[in-house]
Amino acid sequence: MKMIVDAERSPWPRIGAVAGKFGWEAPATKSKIVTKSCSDDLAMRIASRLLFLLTEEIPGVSHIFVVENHHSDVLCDNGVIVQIAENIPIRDGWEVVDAQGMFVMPGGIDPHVHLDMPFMGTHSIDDFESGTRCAIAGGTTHVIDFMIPPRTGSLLETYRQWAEKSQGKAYCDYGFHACVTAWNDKVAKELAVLAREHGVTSCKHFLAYKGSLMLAAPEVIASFTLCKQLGILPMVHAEDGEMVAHQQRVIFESGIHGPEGHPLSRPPPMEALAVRMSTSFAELVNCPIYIVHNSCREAALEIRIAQERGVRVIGEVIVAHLMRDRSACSDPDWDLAAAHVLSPPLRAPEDMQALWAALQAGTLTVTGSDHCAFTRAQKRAGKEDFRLIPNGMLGIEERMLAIWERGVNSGRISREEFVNMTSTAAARVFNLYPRKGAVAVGSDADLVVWDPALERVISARTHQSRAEINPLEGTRCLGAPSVTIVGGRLAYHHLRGVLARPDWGRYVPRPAFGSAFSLVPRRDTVIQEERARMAALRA
Ligand SMILES: NC(=O)NCCC(=O)O
Ligand SMILES: [Zn+2]
Ligand SMILES: [Zn+2]
Repeated sequence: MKMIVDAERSPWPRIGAVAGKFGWEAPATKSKIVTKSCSDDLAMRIASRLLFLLTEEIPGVSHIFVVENHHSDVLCDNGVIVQIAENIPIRDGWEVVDAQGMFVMPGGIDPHVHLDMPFMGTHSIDDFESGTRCAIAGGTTHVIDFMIPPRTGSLLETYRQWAEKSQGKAYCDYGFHACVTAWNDKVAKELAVLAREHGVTSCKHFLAYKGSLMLAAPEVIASFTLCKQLGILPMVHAEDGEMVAHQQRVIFESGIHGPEGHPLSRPPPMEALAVRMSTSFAELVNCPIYIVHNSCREAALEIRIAQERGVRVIGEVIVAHLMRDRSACSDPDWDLAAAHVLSPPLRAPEDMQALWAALQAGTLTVTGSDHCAFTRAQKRAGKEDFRLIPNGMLGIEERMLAIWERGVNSGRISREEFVNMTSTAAARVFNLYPRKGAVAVGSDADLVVWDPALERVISARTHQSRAEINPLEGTRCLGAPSVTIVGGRLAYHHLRGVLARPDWGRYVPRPAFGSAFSLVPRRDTVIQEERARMAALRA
């Protein structure tokens, strides 16, 4: 079936990662000159190396080119974009989506979700089915979920479980991050198999959650070292677990037992310290690093400092920390307060401002949801003790709506930056680009037709999540997905609801050595040369 997204008469520019199109074409032409006498095989490799250089992510620099007033049709066939041109003649049997007055963008990529995740004695309530329904209703067409093994468990067994949980149950494409929750030879071997055979090329390390997921410093360094060899992007949940455990006791023993104790027990310095530690490990090993869910000014500052030292730090921010402050944890309604318990916790209003500023400045470049929803009953496990409230807040469906409303409509970020921070940046960082994150010929036909005039009010009455409470209840968003297209098929329509089936989503393996690794070999050489110089001085 062919689908055409028709923006022919649109007064709006077609925005999106048009850079993807130029990115392919420019280096390919150049590389042909460079490699005239080489075999085709070598020419291909050089072409892709040049592409790397041209599309490299540099914090603070936007790579999105906008073709202003460009009115184009986008023709999708067999799940991919096959033509972008003006006035493509429409043939019988083609399905036409009228995008007049709207923006055609690459579907959102949410690189941080927890679906059916075993955690704190229970499982998060949204699984691949309801979680990816949330995704497409919110304009997101790709999610990356964290496979969390038990401390003594096998990474490969966990992969098999995740494959079973997701296969035939996802409304949009998806991938997995590994998680290292213990360090030994078996874990190291399995990490290599995950990367080489299953395309799992990113891996999270927890500095928090003492007694369950937390790793010690030498384990983190050992894992980073292997990740570097394998081209796996190391990720970190940066909170100092020892300090958190201490402060939780202090707050609980002071008589504070409710959800308001949660933010009090994990203040910003604990996060900043862990960010400093993680970026220092990355500098030591000379590998890139991705810090998930940065929640406060101090964490963003630490990232900036490391970036200025030359460490390739990619900073993520999640919708909860951009939209809500810690006062929500003191709500007199216990259930509502508990729905806002996540880690790192909600912060002061000034921290929210600082996170927006860090996004504007390019210190933080990727947005996720950290979707990890629980029911009222699940959260009530911590009724007498905030330390037992399952940590997590929803956000897959709300992420793009909220960022458009508070970011674009408020004048904080441009529409092009919106596309970058909700889709293209994640595609680049997690080596999905330009298959994902781009409106370009050859890219997957995962698109969102965004209507800037469509109003949506976030509510638990209408959301796709199984959670009974939506912490963003009542938020009015001007600008919403009119249509979401998954693999060239109409997956969601704002009036008709979810139209996709739960077997449309496919697992997408990701190659190792994404663009974040581009500087690693050269820097290794520079480090070696510096060491040799120092040694020579002594000799
Ligand atoms: N963020 C959170 O509170 N729950 C999900 C697990 C994690 O990302 O730390
Ligand atoms: Zn985390
Ligand atoms: Zn998370």
